[in-house]
Amino acid sequence: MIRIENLNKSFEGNTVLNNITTEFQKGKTNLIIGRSGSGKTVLLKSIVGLHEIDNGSIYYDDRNFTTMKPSVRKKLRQEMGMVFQGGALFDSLTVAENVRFPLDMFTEQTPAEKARRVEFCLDRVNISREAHRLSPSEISGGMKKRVAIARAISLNPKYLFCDEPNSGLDPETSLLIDDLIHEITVEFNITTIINTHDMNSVMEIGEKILFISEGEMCWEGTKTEILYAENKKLQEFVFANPQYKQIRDLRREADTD
Ligand SMILES: Nc1ncnc2c1ncn2[C@@H]1O[C@H](COP(=O)(O)OP(=O)(O)OP(=O)(O)O)[C@@H](O)[C@H]1O
Repeated sequence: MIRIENLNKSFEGNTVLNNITTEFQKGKTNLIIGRSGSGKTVLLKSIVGLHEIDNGSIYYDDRNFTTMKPSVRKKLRQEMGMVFQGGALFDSLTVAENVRFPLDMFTEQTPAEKARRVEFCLDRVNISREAHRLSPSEISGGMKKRVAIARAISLNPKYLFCDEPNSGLDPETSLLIDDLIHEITVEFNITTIINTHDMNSVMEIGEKILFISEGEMCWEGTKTEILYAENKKLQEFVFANPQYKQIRDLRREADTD
């Protein structure tokens, strides 16, 4: 579980996040949504400690991340897996070496143990054995995301952060990646937080959705609650697209039958 209390963040006097208080549950896919520039990335980076916050608190389970000594923070970072936009894989390494990288950096495992863990993670995300030897530049966008997820889970994280995991993917591949992130979250009981623009993700895996508007928390709820939400800003954002408005209306009708 990750809990945020009264978080504020500004850059040179410009407030970007204003008094955010929320909680992200373990074993659930928690989504942060909002317009471009609303503060999603700054929030995610603040949670993982890539931005220092102005004030407020961030708790990882019962551990106060904000007041933690740098050495303790560094250790906690090893419990975090991250899937960045674009995958952030090294083209100079093979797919398998990319997944082994965190194990080389942070563990004392033997080469055989590392090889077993790499195979487990790549098998888990359905990357074929033949692809283990390829470079990330030789595989598709969807496969790159899978490899990035495999690398993110290599250290068996308690917390998983994904910044726009579907960017650049076609809708079908996006659904597969969403399903994979959701399955892994449940299977390994991870607290997962995902920044997304993708309304398909909201409708499919939004077990908790936090909607931010201009740096303020505007609404939170589940993928079912969003269908009935009265919040005007949220409705304008999510249901501006006629396709989603139609889905909402159909689901509402089905619920009343
Ligand atoms: N390092 C920084 N210095 C100054 N301002 C910043 C910095 N990073 C972000 N901002 C500002 O914070 C605001 C929120 O940006 P952020 O990247 O969090 O938006 P976002 O919701 O993630 O947008 P997008 O969906 O386009 O990625 C923007 O106005 C941005 O210009």
